[in-house]
Amino acid sequence: MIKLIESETSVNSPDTEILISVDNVSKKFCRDLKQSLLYGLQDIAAELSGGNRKSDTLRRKEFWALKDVSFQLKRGEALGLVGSNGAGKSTLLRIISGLIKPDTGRVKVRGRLAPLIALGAGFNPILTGRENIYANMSILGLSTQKIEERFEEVIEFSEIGDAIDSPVQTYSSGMAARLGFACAVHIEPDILLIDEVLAVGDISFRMKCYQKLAKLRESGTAFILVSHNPHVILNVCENSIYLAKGELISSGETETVVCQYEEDLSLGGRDAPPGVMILPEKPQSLGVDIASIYFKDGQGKIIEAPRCGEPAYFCVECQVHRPVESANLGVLISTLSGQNERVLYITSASDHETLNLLPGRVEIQMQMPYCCLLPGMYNTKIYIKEGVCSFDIVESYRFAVKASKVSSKSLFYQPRTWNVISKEL
Ligand SMILES: Nc1ncnc2c1ncn2[C@@H]1O[C@H](COP(=O)(O)OP(=O)(O)OP(=O)(O)O)[C@@H](O)[C@H]1O
Repeated sequence: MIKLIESETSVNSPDTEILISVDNVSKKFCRDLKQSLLYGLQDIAAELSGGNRKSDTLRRKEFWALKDVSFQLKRGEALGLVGSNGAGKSTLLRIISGLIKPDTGRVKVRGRLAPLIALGAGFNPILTGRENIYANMSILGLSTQKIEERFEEVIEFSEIGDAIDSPVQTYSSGMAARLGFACAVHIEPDILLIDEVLAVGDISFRMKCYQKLAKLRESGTAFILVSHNPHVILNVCENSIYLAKGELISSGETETVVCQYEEDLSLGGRDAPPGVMILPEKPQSLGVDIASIYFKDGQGKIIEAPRCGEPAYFCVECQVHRPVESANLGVLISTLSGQNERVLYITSASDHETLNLLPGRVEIQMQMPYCCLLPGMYNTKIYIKEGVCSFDIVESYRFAVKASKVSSKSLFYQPRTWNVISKEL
């Protein structure tokens, strides 16, 4: 579970703030096991005979799991890693942690690294939790005295209770994850690699983990967090990278990167009709997940785009996992072209509406007697929360507003009716 990268892999950069530097890393795999073993033997033979193995070309049945990926991680930085299944996220973390070698490119790591990249990996299943804590922390170079000093804290943090003296093979996946996380954070690493392992804990434990991560960051720990849930990444990481089919599609501010990821996901949603955004199911729900977003016309029929000046319903379909008495839906609409100006910010709470959500599938409708937006393209950020507890966020629902008879070349649409009143003189 935890591995200390010694100083031979240290970054020789004058910028000591860079803890990880990944330069043009590529990794190929072979889907055929027999073929893969044969290639393995050929590569060993080539290395022993001093020959050059062709690392940069694909052989039969091979594919690139990672292709020319480069990025850096700085001290105290929280970097999100997003991408759909098979994008290469775990492969990248395994390369950084030294578990596998890249075929081309270089990875340099500076400082103590704690990879939390597989549930329970690194624990000896027949040893008790207590024995495993000692084993893991001493592999990381902590003296027996230091382990003893932190031992009670690790047990308390993991909330394992009496099970600490039972063999780890009797633990549930959630218990193993808790113990793994507790060990990793209590060695005070320079870098933490977290691959979805937080997905298995319950909500309160996850919150505790995020609080602990925030504290570690204050003291300089950097981490890379992999999650299929953009909401988690948005809350925790200011910068992110997005991988698709092994290639780095974008990197930078999390909001921008997540926008692109979500956009690609919704474009890839096979059954999504135009104007409808369907979100993938989340492996780690915080209670309410946004499932899809769309507009309906005044008759309740799903439409590709609302028309300026005509009635419409803005609909957010949610999967509700537990009853929520007063949910607050926020809708922030910006123009897509030009300056991305905010044109409308609506929340159900500011309208004094308490949305009562019962478990199951629900459709939250915001009824618009008239769509006041002018014809054009818009980007919408939608969130759902209760008080300060945030359930889900979608950064980039894009939609068009179509022109209609009532729209004009004005800055906004004014709903109106006309009358002529006869006056008696
Ligand atoms: N040892 C291996 N041998 C062959 N193929 C592999 C091996 N490890 C990973 N792959 C393949 O490499 C690709 C990238 O896998 P990886 O596990 O890195 O994806 P991921 O982004 O972590 O996916 P997920 O979100 O589902 O965990 C996938 O197509 C996977 O099947």
